Amino acid sequence: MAPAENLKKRKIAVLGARSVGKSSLIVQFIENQFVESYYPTIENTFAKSVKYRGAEYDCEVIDTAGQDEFSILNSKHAIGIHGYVLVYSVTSRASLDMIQVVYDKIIDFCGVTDIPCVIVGSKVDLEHSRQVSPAEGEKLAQEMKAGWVETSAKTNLNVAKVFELCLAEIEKRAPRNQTGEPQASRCVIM
Ligand SMILES: Nc1nc2c(ncn2[C@@H]2O[C@H](COP(=O)(O)OP(=O)(O)OP(=O)(O)O)[C@@H](O)[C@H]2O)c(=O)[nH]1
Repeated sequence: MAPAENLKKRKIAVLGARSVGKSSLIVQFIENQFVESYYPTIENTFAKSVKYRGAEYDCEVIDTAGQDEFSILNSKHAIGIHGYVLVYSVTSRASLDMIQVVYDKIIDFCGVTDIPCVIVGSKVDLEHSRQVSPAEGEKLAQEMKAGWVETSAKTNLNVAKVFELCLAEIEKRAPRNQTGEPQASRCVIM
């Protein structure tokens, strides 16, 4: 049995196509600021304590490099991860398509049928450049049995909600996660 304090540690990986606003979403959540300039991410880890349903969760948020159809899923982004935030930009249809690609790679890697996951449509402040309707984003999330929300890191719209929804998706599957260990990191001896 894992020590009680480990039960509230949650590792969340944020994935999606390049430049969709993954880092901006995380930096707004952790540091309450928005940076207009673009610096491609290699990898970054952030920590924040989040209160959800009266309990304090120690969240480790992993910011990843943008993915494309050819990138190989880094095992660090599958093993030991409790929940996923998959980000597309509402201004890019191609980035929505990338969600399915990344999702399938995680499912394949972990050998599971579904994962605790939130699909995020970012950059809603750029309404004039919208290419993906809310209904399309929500439909994809339903197919994946995932949470869904549209955000703006620029105006701080729904940013905290992303991580609350992710904790909700993780806790929904609580029987699997009661030991504090996500499914893909367990070893079963037959
Ligand atoms: N208008 C607007 N711009 C945004 C928003 N979020 C991010 N951006 C801009 O989009 C660009 C890319 O943002 P990043 O957060 O670096 O994107 P990323 O997904 O982390 O990029 P990679 O590290 O390459 O994968 C930056 O110029 C941001 O300022 C948003 O909510 N609204």
